[in-house]
Amino acid sequence: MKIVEIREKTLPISSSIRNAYIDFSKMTLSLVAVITDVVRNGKPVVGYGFNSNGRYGQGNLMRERFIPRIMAAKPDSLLDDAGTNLDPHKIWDCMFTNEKPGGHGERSVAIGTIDMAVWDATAKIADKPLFQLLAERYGNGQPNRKVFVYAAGGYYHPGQNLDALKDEMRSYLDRGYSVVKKKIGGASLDEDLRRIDAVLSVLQDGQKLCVDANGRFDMDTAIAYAKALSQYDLFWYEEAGDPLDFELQAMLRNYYDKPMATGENLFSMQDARNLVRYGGMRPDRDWLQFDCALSYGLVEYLRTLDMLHAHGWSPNRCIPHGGHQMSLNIAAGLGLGGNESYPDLFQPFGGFPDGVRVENSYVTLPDLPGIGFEGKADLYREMEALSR
Ligand SMILES: O=C([O-])CC(=O)C(=O)O
Ligand SMILES: [Mg+2]
Repeated sequence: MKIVEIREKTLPISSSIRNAYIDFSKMTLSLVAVITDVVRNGKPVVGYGFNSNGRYGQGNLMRERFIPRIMAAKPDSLLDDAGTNLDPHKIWDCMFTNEKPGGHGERSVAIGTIDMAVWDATAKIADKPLFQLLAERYGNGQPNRKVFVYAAGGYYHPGQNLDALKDEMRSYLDRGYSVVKKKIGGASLDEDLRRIDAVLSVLQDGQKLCVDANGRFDMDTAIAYAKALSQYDLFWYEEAGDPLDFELQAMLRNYYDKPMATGENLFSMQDARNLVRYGGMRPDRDWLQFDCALSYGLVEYLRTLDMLHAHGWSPNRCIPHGGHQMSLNIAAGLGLGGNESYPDLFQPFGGFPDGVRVENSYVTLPDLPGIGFEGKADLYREMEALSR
């Protein structure tokens, strides 16, 4: 068996929203199809992947370096020892040939996106949901198909007033979420506090709010927000300062003793390890948001989970960024604490298979081979169009 072709395409996921750092008016992503010569139900097995919002399409890197390396490799060198399935670890090593360490940049997004498609194909060839395969290979054998999800939104929309923000949040609660997220740092502290008060006014007992500064703040601003946010009982205070400013993150714990979250813009095990070593994050309350689709894929995420284990962190402190089904599978297979979800954004990417409902902020993953993209009709239409 072998990979016969890898296709990629850049697609728009643009919208008029902005966070504290960027707007999404020109946002794109890469969609990838890994086409194999394995036939199931009369059709070749195809694995699909895409990168999360925020880093744009990565077609050039894929076309110039990573796809040619895979296609030039001896097909048998990319298979497991039995020769009956792809080996995602060997394919990852092949993509990383002649790449120097460090300076991870966005090569990690290109590799992570192809890696997602490789895992989808691998699980389909094994004829299992990816969460099942992961639990058997790397977990305790028993997936937990019920996964915590929270609704990310609360962006700065042109012309959205506080009533419209409340309506947006109510609509997430009505759809079964009990944790919601809104942006901060794209307005003055006073205005952000008014926005927070507005959202809190629609939350009932047991429902909570996360706030996300998208790395906007310098030390003084991060501390001023920490002090002001301490009056609330927030689910978390996310990405206050620059993603690589571990000293800022470590300092903040002196001003904010409630949960904080960060890590979505750390793109390697080594960068994640630096956060854990130097960022003052607390394994008893803080959250880690590394997103495999942006950070060299699941092969690398497995290394990150091993690193976390060695540093006394449970996988259940990880709630990845990105809102895609890949992280849902990792959560169900390997015991992560949950996954992000964008109920109204970046569609048709992300989200859940059709018919999956959110109840008390949990979803239950259905029994679909691979990552489960075939269960989401609008997404699968885009995927099939690429592989046809
Ligand atoms: O607005 C973004 O770039 C996405 C983000 O930070 C998140 O989902 O946490
Ligand atoms: Mg974020």
